[in-house]
Amino acid sequence: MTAIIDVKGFSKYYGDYLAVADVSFEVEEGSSFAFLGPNGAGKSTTINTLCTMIDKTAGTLLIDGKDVSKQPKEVRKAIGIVFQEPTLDQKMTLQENLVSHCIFYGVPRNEIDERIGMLLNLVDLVEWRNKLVSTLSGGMKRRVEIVRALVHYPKVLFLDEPTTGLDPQTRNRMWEYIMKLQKEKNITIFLTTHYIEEAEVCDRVAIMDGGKIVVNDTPQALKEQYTKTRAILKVKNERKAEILFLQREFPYEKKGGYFHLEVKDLGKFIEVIHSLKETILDIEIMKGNLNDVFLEITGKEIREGGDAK
Ligand SMILES: Nc1ncnc2c1ncn2[C@@H]1O[C@H](COP(=O)(O)OP(=O)(O)OP(=O)(O)O)[C@@H](O)[C@H]1O
Repeated sequence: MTAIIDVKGFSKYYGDYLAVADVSFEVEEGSSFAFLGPNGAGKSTTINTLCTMIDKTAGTLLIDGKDVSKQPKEVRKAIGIVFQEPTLDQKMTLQENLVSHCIFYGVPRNEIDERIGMLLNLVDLVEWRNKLVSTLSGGMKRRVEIVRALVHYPKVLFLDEPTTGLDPQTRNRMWEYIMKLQKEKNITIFLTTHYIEEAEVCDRVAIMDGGKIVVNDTPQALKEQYTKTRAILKVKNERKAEILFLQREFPYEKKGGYFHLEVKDLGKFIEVIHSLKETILDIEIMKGNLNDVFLEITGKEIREGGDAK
């Protein structure tokens, strides 16, 4: 793998307080990486250091082979950032906002218009090009922020809770745009989010807690390792089901007319279901999700639209 982000032995003290403790990780070029953690875990400290906004205490942080402490200008050219707080100038048009960003980043003048047009087209905003930013909806402004973060053709896009505060429909569309841009431009996505479904679709998920990265793996591997599959079922003949569960060693609980059980061995569970097929009234099998992984690891829940508490 080619590591576009390469962090080794990164630590950060604020005075005497160790906020990030000897953290190492890599992010593969062209992949999407979700960075999760409860409040105070050290996520912002890590992202702000990678984005050259604060300096490390120890370690080496490289983006596209460039050292964030020693080559901050080169690193800034290699990254795009979309933060939660909107930073577009409301009194300027989309075009004016984007052109001033291009000039700041040294995009060749003869390429500016074409790049802006192409990216606005990807996020369905071409016809808004010469409108004032203040006339756009919240979701549209966030799309313009993504265009702005990409118009200097960065290799890594940092998205810090990019969809917080947007309605579910707009969130889904935003995410479609981000994925499309990622594929077309082979951009690496580094995402923080409180929406578990956004982390689920990333190639890898790292969970930080207490200044350390506790796990870093694919969502599938994390779910396999840290969650349980559960089933609930309702049957006509409860006695028959109880006998079968005891015989086949399925510990169960009965709540509100439903049997609740853990499915450790799927093959064995399917056999049980098969034996009960005449009597089953209702059944649901639930796999653990990343929220369960997060809860298992940190003892806290990622709350939708809010901070993990
Ligand atoms: N400038 C600062 N001075 C002193 N302590 C700080 C400073 N910035 C952060 N901290 C502390 O460092 C720890 C890590 O903070 P950080 O903001 O990186 O966490 P986080 O995971 O981003 O949390 P959140 O989700 O709340 O933003 C916290 O205990 C925080 O109080």
